Amino acid sequence: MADIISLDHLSVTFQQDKEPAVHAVSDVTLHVEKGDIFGVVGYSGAGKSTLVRTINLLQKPTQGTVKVAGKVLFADGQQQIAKKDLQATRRNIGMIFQHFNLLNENTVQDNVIFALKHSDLSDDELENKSLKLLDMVGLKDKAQAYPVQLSGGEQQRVAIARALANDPEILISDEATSALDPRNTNQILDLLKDLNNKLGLTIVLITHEMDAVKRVANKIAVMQKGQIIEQGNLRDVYLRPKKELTRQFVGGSLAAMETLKAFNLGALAPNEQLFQVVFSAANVTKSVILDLYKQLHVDVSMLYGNIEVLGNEPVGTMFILVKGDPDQLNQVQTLLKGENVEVTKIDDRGIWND
Ligand SMILES: Nc1ncnc2c1ncn2[C@@H]1O[C@H](COP(=O)(O)OP(=O)(O)OP(=O)(O)O)[C@@H](O)[C@H]1O
Repeated sequence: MADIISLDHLSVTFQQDKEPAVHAVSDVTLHVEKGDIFGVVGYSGAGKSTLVRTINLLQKPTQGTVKVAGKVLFADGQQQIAKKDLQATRRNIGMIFQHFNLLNENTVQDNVIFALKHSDLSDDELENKSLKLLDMVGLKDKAQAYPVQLSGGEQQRVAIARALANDPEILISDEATSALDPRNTNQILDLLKDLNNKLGLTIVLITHEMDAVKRVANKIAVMQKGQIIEQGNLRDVYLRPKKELTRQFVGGSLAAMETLKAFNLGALAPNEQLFQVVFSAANVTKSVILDLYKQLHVDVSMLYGNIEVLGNEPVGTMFILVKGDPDQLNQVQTLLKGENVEVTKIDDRGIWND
């Protein structure tokens, strides 16, 4: 798939007189493909909001290139498109926020219509379009209610309907579930996933909650001190985090790490080898351990096993200790790879080395 958002070598520095410069974003390169749900995670102050605000030039970069839907918006230190074109591009990028930002004195329906005020739709068309959008987020029957009469989750649904009013290709969600309880959080995330499927909507999801990313994203970038320290497919980064901060976010794998720490790698005998085995629990139904035993006649003990749901896919992770002669150990990876299982040798250089 082609990139719909390309940020290349992007930096944002805030300089207020006499204060030291704040390098909110430093040399970040991030490419989002059409149809991605791209999670950007990091602690508060990491630079996530500043980074995504450059996508529609709400924040002008200090350096770097911003390209959205085939148009270069910013390069060589300056804006590259006319003001009018920038407005059109901004309409192609919906945004939702933690605090919904609804107009409390307007009805739900008028909040949605507000986003269409520049359009040349007739009153009837505005009425129909706004109801269609509210229907899409499951709130058609609340069209005449006021935001204060709605729950947090419902208010965020209105904000989503409003963000989609101009039929954008991209939706930026900046901590949109951070103020919601777990049930509402999951419902909003599922709605975003649904919109991604049905409309092909590309979503950039900024959050400090790894669970949100795990539930819906296919790609992830981890930010720390203005930099992206790790990025890639969710499954790869989640299951084999390379940086310490990523490991902290990937809480699910921490149990595995702790288990392995307790196991003294230095004490492995010459005829022993540790492997990390990762597989789609939906596709791989036979026992990997039994198969190794039957086909290679090696001894296999499982040190850790777990199944996580990533996106919609149940993904199994195991750490297995295999005992055999060098020839047998060499065949373990070949055999498992042939069975659609990803296998990584773990040696005394470290658990997470590929
Ligand atoms: N307009 C500004 N002027 C000066 N400094 C700023 C400005 N906006 C952001 N910063 C600083 O840039 C850094 C990154 O902030 P940013 O809001 O992008 O982080 P974040 O990861 O989104 O955190 P949070 O989730 O708390 O919003 C912080 O140190 C922040 O104080």
